[in-house]
Amino acid sequence: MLFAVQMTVNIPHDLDPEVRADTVAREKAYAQELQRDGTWKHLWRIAGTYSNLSVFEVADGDALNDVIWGLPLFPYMDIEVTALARHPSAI
Ligand SMILES: O=C(O)C[C@H]1C=CC(=O)O1
Repeated sequence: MLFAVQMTVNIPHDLDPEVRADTVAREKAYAQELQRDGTWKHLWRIAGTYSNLSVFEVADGDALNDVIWGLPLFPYMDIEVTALARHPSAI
């Protein structure tokens, strides 16, 4: 199944800078691992924001939930999930 996911990051300004840097680095490694294995098919920055628009290919909603809960930045994110179906006019 394909899911479009919008993630908006809101890291508290008073978060320890070392914790922030470590969390962002772990997020990058996690995102790149999932892109390499084909799970995270698109990762786009929404211009001018600290948000991204992503497309994931996973078996089902439970698998997507596991991926999302595994995001190191998950505690600092607002997340919107949209299930995708094939458009009949798509070629
Ligand atoms: O920067 C973001 O949009 C948040 C997150 C998603 C991938 C990544 O490396 O960080």
